[in-house]
Amino acid sequence: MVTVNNDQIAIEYIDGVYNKLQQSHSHEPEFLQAVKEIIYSLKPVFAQRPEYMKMSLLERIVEPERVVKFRVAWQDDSGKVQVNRGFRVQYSSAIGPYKGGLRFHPSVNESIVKFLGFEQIFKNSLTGQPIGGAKGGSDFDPKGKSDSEIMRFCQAFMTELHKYIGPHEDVPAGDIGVGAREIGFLFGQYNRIKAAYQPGVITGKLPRFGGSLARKEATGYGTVYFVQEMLKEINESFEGQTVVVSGSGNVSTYAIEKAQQLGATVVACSDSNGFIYDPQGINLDTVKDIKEVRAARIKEYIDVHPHATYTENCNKIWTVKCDIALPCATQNEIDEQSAQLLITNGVKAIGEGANMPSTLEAINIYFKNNVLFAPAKAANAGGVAVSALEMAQNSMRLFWSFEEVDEKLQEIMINIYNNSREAAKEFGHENNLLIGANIAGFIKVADAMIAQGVI
Ligand SMILES: NC(=O)C1=CN([C@@H]2O[C@H](COP(=O)(O)OP(=O)(O)OC[C@H]3O[C@@H](n4cnc5c(N)ncnc54)[C@H](OP(=O)(O)O)[C@@H]3O)[C@@H](O)[C@H]2O)C=CC1
Ligand SMILES: N=C(CCC(=O)O)C(=O)O
Repeated sequence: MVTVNNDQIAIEYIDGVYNKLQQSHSHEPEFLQAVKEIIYSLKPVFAQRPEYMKMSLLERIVEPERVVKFRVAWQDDSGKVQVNRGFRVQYSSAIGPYKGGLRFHPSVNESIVKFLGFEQIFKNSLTGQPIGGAKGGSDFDPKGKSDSEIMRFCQAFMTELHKYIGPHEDVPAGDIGVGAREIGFLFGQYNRIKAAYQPGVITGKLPRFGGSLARKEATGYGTVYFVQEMLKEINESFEGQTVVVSGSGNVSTYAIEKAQQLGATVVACSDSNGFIYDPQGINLDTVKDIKEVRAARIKEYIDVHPHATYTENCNKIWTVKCDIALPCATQNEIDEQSAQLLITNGVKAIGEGANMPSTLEAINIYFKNNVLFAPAKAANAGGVAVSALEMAQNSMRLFWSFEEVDEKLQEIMINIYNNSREAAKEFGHENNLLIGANIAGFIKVADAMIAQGVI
């Protein structure tokens, strides 16, 4: 008699779920990519815990609890009526209220918000905070819009979204294209509609009206803290390392800041048009002035620092030789070819500040070449972790100092690193932080789903 072992049963179970999803969601490639990366790494869990298969956990968790799609009509400065699409994917509330960012970018569609929301479930679980997974946004493009247009769009967007969110229901925050300005307009409209000041309904607020100190820095700092822990395994640190950070937005800016504080030389960063290379080290004050103050193009950096160079095509940033690469811009920005180039140029570590910045093929190249790899859902969890700390401060009507929040952030990132390493070792994939993070994040949610019945 042929005995089919547990591993075989587990892989057949995962194949069954994924093949069915592929048939019904072939038009959602980013969502399928995120699901594939996670669920196949859970094979050892299903092999060891058949009860999860019996309770159809995978079939349930890949299906969002709710997807809300809505029209957003608003008027631009010329009086023309504009129409955009709005989304909120409320993926899982097994371990807490829905929690996740809002992305305003022309590429936003249901596939994008579902990939982000699915990743968010396990990222939020890894933080140890009581927060479920969600994501939302719109295909609205903030670029080139006046403050008044952005305000009117945010008010129109929140007029619809407010029906589905709340401090105990669903708490949005920022992501690409949604910074403190947009959060302020969204928050103001919500409070106007509710006729009440409800600071816990959204995070990333300015500190002057309930935001947490260190939230702006949290994702970028947290990514560097996580990579720092990883480097300790090879008796290295950021000191003296050459670093490339893609993007020049919120995550990138503060990843650069923390890497520089730890003694690294950050030689390149980018925006969606191209990248700058400064062998003397990026002048972060100039980048902040260009991006945070003037919302201009990174190309203007070379006007201030003529020894630096600017190259059109942001993806070429990965041709720059570095010890540590921190992709902090957007999904799938490092493909197989760029990954191979990084390896050829001697990269030691990759730390994902963005969500899903490496393709599955690129990740395979990292593992084949034994490069230290800090996966996004673990490495960039600092932002949502401090969002949860903002929720805690709001509900207790307390206001912690920057140092208090930063200390909690460092502790959370070290815990995520240790829990991911321990899970990887326990389930037979020692040193594979991708598998470890997925397993550690999943088990907590899975056990909560089992305890709460078939819902
Ligand atoms: N904000 C947060 O709290 C967290 C964000 N993240 C993730 O980090 C990444 C960056 O987010 P964040 O810093 O908040 O966003 P920002 O809008 O502040 O910055 C995004 C940066 O990436 C660039 N960019 C955006 N889209 C593309 C693209 N398609 N190709 C190349 N470059 C692009 C932007 O360039 P340009 O200015 O030209 O548009 C900008 O420099 C995203 O993947 C996000 O999901 C992860 C965890 C937390
Ligand atoms: N955009 C974020 C932050 C989400 C949050 O702070 O709720 C992310 O974790 O991807």
